[in-house]
Amino acid sequence: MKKAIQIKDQIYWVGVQDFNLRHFHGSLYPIEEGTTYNAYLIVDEQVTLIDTVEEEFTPVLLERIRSVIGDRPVDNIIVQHAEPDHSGGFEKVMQAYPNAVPYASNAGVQIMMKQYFHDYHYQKVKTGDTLSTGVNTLTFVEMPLIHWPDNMLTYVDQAKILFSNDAFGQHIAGYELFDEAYALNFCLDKAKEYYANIVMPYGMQVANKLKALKDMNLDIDMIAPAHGIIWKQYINAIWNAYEGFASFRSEAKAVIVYDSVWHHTQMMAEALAEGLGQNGVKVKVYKYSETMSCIIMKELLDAKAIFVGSGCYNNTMSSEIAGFLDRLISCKVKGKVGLGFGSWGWFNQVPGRINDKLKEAGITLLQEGAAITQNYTPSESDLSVIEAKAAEMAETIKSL
Ligand SMILES: Cc1cc2nc3c(=O)[nH]c(=O)nc-3n(C[C@H](O)[C@H](O)[C@H](O)COP(=O)(O)O)c2cc1C
Repeated sequence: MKKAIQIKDQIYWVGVQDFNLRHFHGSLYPIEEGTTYNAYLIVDEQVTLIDTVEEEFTPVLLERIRSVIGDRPVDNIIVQHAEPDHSGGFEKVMQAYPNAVPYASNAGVQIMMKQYFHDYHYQKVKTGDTLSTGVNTLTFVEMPLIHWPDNMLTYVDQAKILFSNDAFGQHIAGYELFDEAYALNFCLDKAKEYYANIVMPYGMQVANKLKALKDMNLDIDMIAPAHGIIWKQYINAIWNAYEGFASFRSEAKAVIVYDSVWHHTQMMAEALAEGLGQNGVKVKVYKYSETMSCIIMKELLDAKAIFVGSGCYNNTMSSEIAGFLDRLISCKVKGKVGLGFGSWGWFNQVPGRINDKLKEAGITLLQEGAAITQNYTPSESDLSVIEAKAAEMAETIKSL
């Protein structure tokens, strides 16, 4: 039997672990060890459910709810986010508790109607609106575009818990619900990966919301997101990390991403790495087609420089690199420099096109935009030239 786990007086975790999930949000975000869909139950004079779970797991959610309240009904359902990993179970929960009142942001109601086609007499709430459930008062705070238009979070004053939905989430799946079960760096790394893959394009909204929340002077004992562990011991650290993520706080690090059939572009990538790495820039080198893209996105977040390379194939770059560059454009990165590179046979246009895409992504080109190109196989002396250029660029990167 699936049981709830109490996290504070009157407050229970009633979510599910999806241990087998390997692709979060389709192919966008490959993950290693599954995730959780966290739903929470506040058992007060009224019973309130915060979020639901992916539809297929709804029976587990209902079982955990009943393990606490038995035959008592759920009175309120807070729909913090309409995306199906949080709202997929909503209709089945409404069938189980037909008198429950659902609360959502204005945008949330619109999206729920578009997805489930039925008006459940939603109560629209906006920032500052409250709901008293007895001893506890819930305060709603909209956080549009972190990462959909409808996201909101809920602060419960009595329990001092910020139910943060997708903000502060990470993919850690287990029965140890609190951060203290894991090392700080592990938790921050997982949160960084989640932010980089899901939230990165919305840095401005995150920075503004963090400031607004600070101005509210909330007394916070726990931050309970919709995925992964609940922050308790490491609240200051994750808050500070989020401020860094949102402002693209970076270090003297270069991410080199490439694709290569006959290893020529790979040899160039390795020469770049040598010149940068030997001159004080931390380097991360990835052959895109053989790397989980989530790792590249994570490393990119706090890198000062990005180098993107591809051989030329039928007059164009590798389709994986083209896809990566389009994703980079969507990320609205700030304060980064970069350069394209690659090997070609009879059409030397690909590295220049990579540069165009990098510019479109808001990245300032190094070396006055002169992409590094190579006709077929780089010789030892070609590689030395690339290393020397990389050494020069290392100085620029370190000076930023
Ligand atoms: C399937 C295929 C198609 C190619 N098409 C072109 C082309 O259209 N224009 C060109 O300049 N070179 C073309 N080449 C040659 C490569 O660009 C060249 O071999 C380059 O050195 C490959 O770099 P890599 O080893 O990093 O993949 C092609 C190579 C392959 C494998």
